[in-house]
Amino acid sequence: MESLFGVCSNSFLPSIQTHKNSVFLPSFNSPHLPRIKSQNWVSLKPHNFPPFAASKKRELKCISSDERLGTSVDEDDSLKTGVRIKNLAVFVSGGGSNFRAIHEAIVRGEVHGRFVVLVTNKHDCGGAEYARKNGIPVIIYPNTKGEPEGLSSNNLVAALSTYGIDFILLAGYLKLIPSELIRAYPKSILNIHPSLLPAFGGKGYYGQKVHKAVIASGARYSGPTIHFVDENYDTGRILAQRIVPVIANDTAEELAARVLRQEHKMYAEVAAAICDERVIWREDGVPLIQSKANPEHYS
Ligand SMILES: Nc1nc2c(c(=O)[nH]1)N[C@@H](CN(C=O)c1ccc(C(=O)N[C@@H](CCC(=O)O)C(=O)O)cc1)CN2
Ligand SMILES: NCC(=O)N[C@@H]1O[C@H](COP(=O)([O-])[O-])[C@@H](O)[C@H]1O
Repeated sequence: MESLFGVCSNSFLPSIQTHKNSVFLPSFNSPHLPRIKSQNWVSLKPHNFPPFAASKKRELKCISSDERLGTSVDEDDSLKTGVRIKNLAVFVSGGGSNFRAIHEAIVRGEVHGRFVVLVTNKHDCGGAEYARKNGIPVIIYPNTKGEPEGLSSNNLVAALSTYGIDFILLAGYLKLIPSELIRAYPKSILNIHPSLLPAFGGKGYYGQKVHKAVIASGARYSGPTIHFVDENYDTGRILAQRIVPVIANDTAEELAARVLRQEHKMYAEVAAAICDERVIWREDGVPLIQSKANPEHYS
């Protein structure tokens, strides 16, 4: 049977003739295809339709990779589990490796979300370039001499309100998130920090500076922390941490690389949990993650 493959994604792909009669189509520019705003690969198969040669107008059934993986996404983006695919915003300042790791987990079908917008204070950073290549809109914040196109805090909140965002993920973003945005997205903004908070956090602690301080302290362990964002740097409720050993003669670069590998894994798992609505708040205000494998377990 002839089969068509396309990407229902924020990425805009040109039509590509692949092997016999298989064609990649831009999912939402083609007149024949329903618009599905998913970031999953889609297998578009002729669904009991006449052979292509016999019909000019071809209607196709759009089957997401989730369906191939045993879950299905229907028109309103709800999974078989009844949980809606979540709209994610990401904030970056540099290479965006955490952003890429989560995006790759989305494409693999492990995270039931989609990135709808990226915000950065550096219009030409690696994270912004990756977003543009994947058809994800880029917003500059804040407005500075170096970034005259940047938005003010109020205009940022207004701009983001048009994307139907469920969660905001900070991933190597180095500017203070304004209180206007925190009020607009309560318990919905997460940040990843490369040390075991509250140790080695706060103003002045970012990037390699964190790992240099850890090594200078003689600490035997470090590791990433994911926390909810409040008005101050790194003081929000901690959601997840991982332990990473500090080796006797570690350089800051070696420790940074070891921690970063765990960041990528942990942030993808936390993103999956928030999109699956598996984060709950204990009565004393502590957020917990419900295990996907064993729903009776929380961590
Ligand atoms: N309201 C909040 N905003 C941000 C938080 C937060 O917890 N609450 N987290 C940071 C990320 N971060 C640590 O995880 C962090 C980033 C930057 C700094 C810092 O000292 N920045 C310098 C400026 C650096 C630069 O412009 O290159 C500074 O403010 O002087 C500390 C911690 C993201 N935003
Ligand atoms: N205090 C904030 C901070 O230091 N964040 C750190 O910046 C790096 C960004 O990497 P990435 O841009 O490749 O994701 C990551 O290690 C992240 O934990």
